[in-house]
Amino acid sequence: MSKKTFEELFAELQQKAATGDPATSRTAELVQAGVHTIGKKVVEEAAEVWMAAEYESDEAAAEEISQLLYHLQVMMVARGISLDDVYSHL
Ligand SMILES: N=c1c2ncn([C@@H]3O[C@H](COP(=O)(O)OP(=O)(O)OP(=O)(O)O)[C@@H](O)[C@H]3O)c2ncn1[C@@H]1O[C@H](COP(=O)(O)O)[C@@H](O)[C@H]1O
Repeated sequence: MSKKTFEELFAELQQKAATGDPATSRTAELVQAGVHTIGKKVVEEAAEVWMAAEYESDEAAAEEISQLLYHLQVMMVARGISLDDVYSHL
């Protein structure tokens, strides 16, 4: 199992968006596709979190939550929103 922090993933995604190849990097592909496509993924993953939390195992719910967090970070990168921009609202 790979393990990384929220901050480490965000730094990696910024790098992928800047220099990644959309043919091999999902992040580069999504950022190239744009906010509309990423927004649909955010909504889809949010629904999967809801369903997993109600009906599936802790592990399945955690996996869906990780995918939602990933797509939220991709949205932040696509919009040029930093971690501090978000943390300032927490
Ligand atoms: N953490 C993630 C991550 N979580 C989810 N996903 C993507 O989200 C998908 C899960 O959503 P779905 O089940 O809906 O997948 P799908 O049906 O194939 O998606 P669609 O193409 O149909 O939209 C996965 O198949 C991945 O493509 C992720 N893609 C990448 N990462 C990490 O991001 C980093 C950079 O990855 P790349 O940009 O691909 O190099 C690496 O550390 C990766 O581990």
